[in-house]
Amino acid sequence: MEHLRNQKVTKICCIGAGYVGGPTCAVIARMCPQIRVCVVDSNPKRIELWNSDQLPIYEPQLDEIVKECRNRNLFFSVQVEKEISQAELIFISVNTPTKNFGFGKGKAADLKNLEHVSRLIARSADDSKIVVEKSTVPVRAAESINRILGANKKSGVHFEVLSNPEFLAEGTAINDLINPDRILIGGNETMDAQIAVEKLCEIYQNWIPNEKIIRTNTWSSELSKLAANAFLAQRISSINAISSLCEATGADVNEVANAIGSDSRIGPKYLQASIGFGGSCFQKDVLNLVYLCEYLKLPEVADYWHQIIAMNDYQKRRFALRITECMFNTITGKRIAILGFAFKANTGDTRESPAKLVCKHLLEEGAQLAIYDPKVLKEQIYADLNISDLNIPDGNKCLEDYVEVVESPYIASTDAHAIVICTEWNEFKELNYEKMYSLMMKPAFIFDGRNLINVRQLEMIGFHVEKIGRQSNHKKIGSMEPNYNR
Ligand SMILES: NC(=O)C1=CN([C@@H]2O[C@H](COP(=O)(O)OP(=O)(O)OC[C@H]3O[C@@H](n4cnc5c(N)ncnc54)[C@H](O)[C@@H]3O)[C@@H](O)[C@H]2O)C=CC1
Ligand SMILES: O=C(O)[C@H]1O[C@H](OP(=O)(O)OP(=O)(O)OC[C@H]2O[C@@H](n3ccc(=O)[nH]c3=O)[C@H](O)[C@@H]2O)[C@H](O)[C@@H](O)[C@@H]1O
Repeated sequence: MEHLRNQKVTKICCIGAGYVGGPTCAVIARMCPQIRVCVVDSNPKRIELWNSDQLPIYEPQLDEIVKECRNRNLFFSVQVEKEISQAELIFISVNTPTKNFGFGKGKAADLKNLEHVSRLIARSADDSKIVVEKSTVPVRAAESINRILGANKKSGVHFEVLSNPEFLAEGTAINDLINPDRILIGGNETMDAQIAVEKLCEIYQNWIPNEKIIRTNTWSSELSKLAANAFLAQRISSINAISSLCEATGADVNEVANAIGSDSRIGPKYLQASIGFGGSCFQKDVLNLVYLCEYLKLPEVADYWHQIIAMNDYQKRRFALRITECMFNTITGKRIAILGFAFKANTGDTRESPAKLVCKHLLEEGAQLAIYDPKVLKEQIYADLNISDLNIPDGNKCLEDYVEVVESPYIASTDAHAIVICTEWNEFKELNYEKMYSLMMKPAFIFDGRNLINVRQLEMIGFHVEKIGRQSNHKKIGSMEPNYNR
């Protein structure tokens, strides 16, 4: 890396034009006009969209940044080898999903993409490179990348592999990239590695104060990413566990969350009880951590972390069952309005969205669904609710016979017996619920999986309201169980 000691990085190549690669490179290009940033991908359609007016992902502010920098110092290309050979620093931002086959199936990370791009880098590099793991990888993945690069590199070429995990959250990606809590960079102790670390730091120092840049060894950095997601997911599963207790005792989970979150040692964030967490990473990364513990013969630790997933699955399932139970245990043929399909607000991403499980449960109970989401494409919803995965009672028709994707919540609620809120889109707080009530069948139910609405207001309108972490009205009607409220 001596050749880089006294010069700055001027050309970056990012492999993987997804939710991480795209926004990350757009922000680097915006903050570092002196650096040429090229994002490459093996999926030509995705690159085509990045070069169009219809970007493949939605993030607030992303559009304007891409339009400002694209073809100035930000490029999107399918010429992977060429861009690798020209860059001094390469980000690896490929997807690392959970394995669905073979050893470690259902828990271990599938690293085939990571291995493929490592070989590609070795084959394409005619001079030394800094290779940066931006993808979330198992601990010691950098060692494997190093071995592949070393075994396939051209003579005279040297690689330094760094860990630089990304902590952006979808829906706030641009803000998270411009104002991160921290930048984490892991590298070895060698001189070359420390030069590489400083070169990567120099890029971030164009807009991030040095005190926010944390330097660790490679393994600490890789494990910190898995641990960070596990801790965040744990908070959600913990407050969701408390929400079950609230529903059984008359406590209100929002009040409990506020009371405990006021303790500065706990803090108020990630205490919003919900239908359960979704997204492509929490479940994947916690399962990866579980697998790592099992592999390292730490079964008690594996079991500890696995409970996060078990609680999340329980939360999604019990919310779905509560809908059927409250509606007299029969929803066959009933139209149910589903508000929100994305795994969270401000994104069109449906990966691991809790809405999918809820919709599948309702369809298998014979309901007719009218689904509205402001950002998720109709094609995506139909692809996610693949009819061949469902056991619909008279399931010999096509999905469109059971699922209608509509353009507005009012169309969804017309002639509907119930409204089910699955995603915390802000617009669902401002809807004209009087109008929706007038359009619905009676009794009209609303199941709030995100605790967005005001119970009293809606009950005044005439709705039967059910919320996460608040005792069910259904339980109060003729319930024979002991009443803890005495
Ligand atoms: N989505 C998120 O909010 C965050 C994701 N991450 C991590 O970042 C990584 C990427 O995640 P996403 O961007 O969401 O994934 P994604 O699936 O949106 O994008 C990955 C891209 O890599 C491309 N790719 C895969 N193999 C390739 C290959 N061999 N050559 C060239 N391109 C290839 C795919 O075509 C795809 O476009 C994952 O490890 C994830 O855990 C980390 C922080 C946030
Ligand atoms: O590695 C990743 O992919 C990223 O995963 C999460 O980001 P993301 O999944 O995009 O979104 P979050 O805002 O964390 O929400 C995750 C899920 O938890 C749910 N959630 C969040 C917060 C809360 O209090 N309650 C709750 O149910 C959300 O609705 C969503 O379904 C982490 O927040 C990021 O730091 C991390 O980089």
